[in-house]
Amino acid sequence: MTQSTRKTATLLIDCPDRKGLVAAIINFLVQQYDVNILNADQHQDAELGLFFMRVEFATEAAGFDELSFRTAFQPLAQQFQMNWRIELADAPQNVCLFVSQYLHCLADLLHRHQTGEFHCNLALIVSNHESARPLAEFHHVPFYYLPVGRENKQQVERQQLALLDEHKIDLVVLARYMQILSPKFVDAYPRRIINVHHSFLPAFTGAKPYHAAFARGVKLIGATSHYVTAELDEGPIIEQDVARVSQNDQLPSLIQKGRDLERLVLSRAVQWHLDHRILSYANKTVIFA
Ligand SMILES: Nc1nc2c(c(=O)[nH]1)N[C@@H](CN(C=O)c1ccc(C(=O)N[C@@H](CCC(=O)O)C(=O)O)cc1)CN2
Repeated sequence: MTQSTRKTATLLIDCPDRKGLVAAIINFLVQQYDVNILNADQHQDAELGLFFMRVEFATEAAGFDELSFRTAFQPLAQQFQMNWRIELADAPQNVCLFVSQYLHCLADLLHRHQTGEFHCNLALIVSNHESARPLAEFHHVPFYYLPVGRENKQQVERQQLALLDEHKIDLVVLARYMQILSPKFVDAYPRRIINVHHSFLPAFTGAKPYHAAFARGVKLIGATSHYVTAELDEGPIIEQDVARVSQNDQLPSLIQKGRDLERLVLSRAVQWHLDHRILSYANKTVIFA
């Protein structure tokens, strides 16, 4: 397959489970587009009777594009009551990073992008604090300082949404952004806002989970990345990790250990989202990592 006309794409499907689904999907791809299957993975949720599949493929078929694929695949999708999407690998996603006063996750994401780990366009950084400006300038990413207070929260969100629209943002990443987003904001980017919460959810929701965990005398701390929904810290979990703590850990060392976890779980979530490895359903996710 010559590189010039070769296109790669990812097909993501969920539908009621039944026999013959894998064969029907693969046969369609081979017969319609003479594909080379690069990666295929599937999962069944026995309790809900659901089937999930992710197929990464390459094709040299003339006229292969998103619209022609949608038209051709729709009859099969209808036959099996599929929810599905096709993601072409040609255009990098536009990503906006939101941050408040703690910069460790932002710094990690910027470094991973700079070293080529993230294949995306880091279009802008938005913050309600000035502290991230030097880091944004070092990485040559446009920085917008929009201070938020109770009295101007709605107006600031309008400005934020206008910036996201102007930059044609595909994904918003809350890298320790400490403002609760309104339902209006969240509805504008369904399953396209990723947050890192600094606890092992559902434990210790809210603004100060490390303080609550320390007061509780936990022996494990955690971090969770999740899609953002209107319900605070309730969105579909994407990744979690934990670390041991003991009576020798006062609050500062507990927070420091937690920061390493936050960086890990957030970067995994961003990478998996950019690679179209996450399927979300019933407030859960299937991760094809
Ligand atoms: N709609 C949602 N917005 C946000 C979510 C979410 O799940 N749904 N996650 C938070 C992040 N977060 C914990 O991870 C969090 C951030 C902020 C607060 C909070 O109480 N903020 C106060 C202001 C605090 C301050 O000014 O320092 C507030 O917004 O009134 C709780 C949890 C990001 N947004």
